[in-house]
Amino acid sequence: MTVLVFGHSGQVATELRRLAAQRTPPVPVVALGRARADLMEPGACAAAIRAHAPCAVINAAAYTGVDRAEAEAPQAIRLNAEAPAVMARACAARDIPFVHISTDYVFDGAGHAPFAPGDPTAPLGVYGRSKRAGEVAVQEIMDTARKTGAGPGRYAILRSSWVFSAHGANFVKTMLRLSEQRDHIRVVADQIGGPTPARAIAAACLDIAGHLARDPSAAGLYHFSGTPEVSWAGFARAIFAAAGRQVTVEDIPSAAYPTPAARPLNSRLDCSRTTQVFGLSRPEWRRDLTPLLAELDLPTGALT
Ligand SMILES: NC(=O)C1=CN([C@@H]2O[C@H](COP(=O)(O)OP(=O)(O)OC[C@H]3O[C@@H](n4cnc5c(N)ncnc54)[C@H](OP(=O)(O)O)[C@@H]3O)[C@@H](O)[C@H]2O)C=CC1
Ligand SMILES: Cc1cn([C@H]2C[C@H](O)[C@@H](COP(=O)(O)OP(=O)(O)O[C@H]3O[C@@H](C)C(=O)[C@@H](O)[C@H]3O)O2)c(=O)[nH]c1=O
Ligand SMILES: [Mg+2]
Repeated sequence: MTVLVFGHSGQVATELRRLAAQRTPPVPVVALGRARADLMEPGACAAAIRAHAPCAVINAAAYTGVDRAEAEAPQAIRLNAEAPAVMARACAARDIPFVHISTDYVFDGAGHAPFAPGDPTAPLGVYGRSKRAGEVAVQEIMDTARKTGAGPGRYAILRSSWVFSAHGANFVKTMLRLSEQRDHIRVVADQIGGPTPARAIAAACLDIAGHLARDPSAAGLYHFSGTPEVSWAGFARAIFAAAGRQVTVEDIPSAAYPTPAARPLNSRLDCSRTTQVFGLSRPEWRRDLTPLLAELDLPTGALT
């Protein structure tokens, strides 16, 4: 039976398609980009779930423009909150496992301790608020299904952070592009988080969907981010080292890099529950840099 993925050309959706094809036996996947299911019309999601009758649904589609969202709140809310709610309702009614991806940006980033899934949220911007609204909607719908006996409410919300891959827009590709134009780049050093390969998120989503199909008691909110934690500046240095680029990275505070949306200073996620329940260990992001450069057809440096 088919796994239905919302999103087609995004970072995680692309890796889901690739990974599913590589599994033995291959996992049949239908991935719907916006041309085939426009999340701005959430009804399209329900129609797609009805039409494909999948064995699992993975939502890898979202409004991910953090700064742009500040000026486009209605669109961000439609994509990140209303569409996932419609998906959750359709899945709950048919007892289809539903995996939804969320973000570290639901937190305000106070303190230095890793955030656990149950910690209070306090998003700093529209993107984070819209993603949090999506989490709340999915949880309420699934909890109601369970309480009313309508179904077991098989769902997982997987919060990740700082996603990168060879596809789509991400910090790694931005840094590589900038290094073609400059030999000195200023990067914030006071925001700390776990860069996460999209490939690892895709693998986690497939594993979690399978687990939920067997065991609905695993339903809930989970964290999954790469290790070790690093600042954006430290991440930039690692990218340039892997690519053998002679670029100096200057550490700057967030205040020296003003953006429409504020970012959390502390994006550390406590992923221990994900390891306990699903046996998934945190991906070591450094390992993915060299294969990513190869995928982009770029030379690699001597340091990797
Ligand atoms: N990027 C990051 O750093 C992080 C991302 N996340 C979360 O991970 C998930 C995946 O993110 P990522 O892979 O980076 O996303 P991308 O920004 O790479 O891709 C966005 C995806 O959303 C789809 N999409 C956008 N608008 C619409 C629309 N109107 N209708 C239907 N589909 C639409 C795109 O469709 P199409 O295929 O047609 O282009 C694409 O597949 C999201 O939930 C995101 O919030 C969490 C933490 C960090
Ligand atoms: C390009 C650039 C960025 N920065 C800073 C800005 C910002 O604080 C940080 C990262 O910039 P980006 O715009 O790539 O990152 P951003 O879009 O905020 O990335 C976020 O995307 C969403 C979707 C998520 O869910 C988050 O987990 C996170 O990955 O680096 C610099 O300091 N110097 C630079 O030259
Ligand atoms: Mg961005």
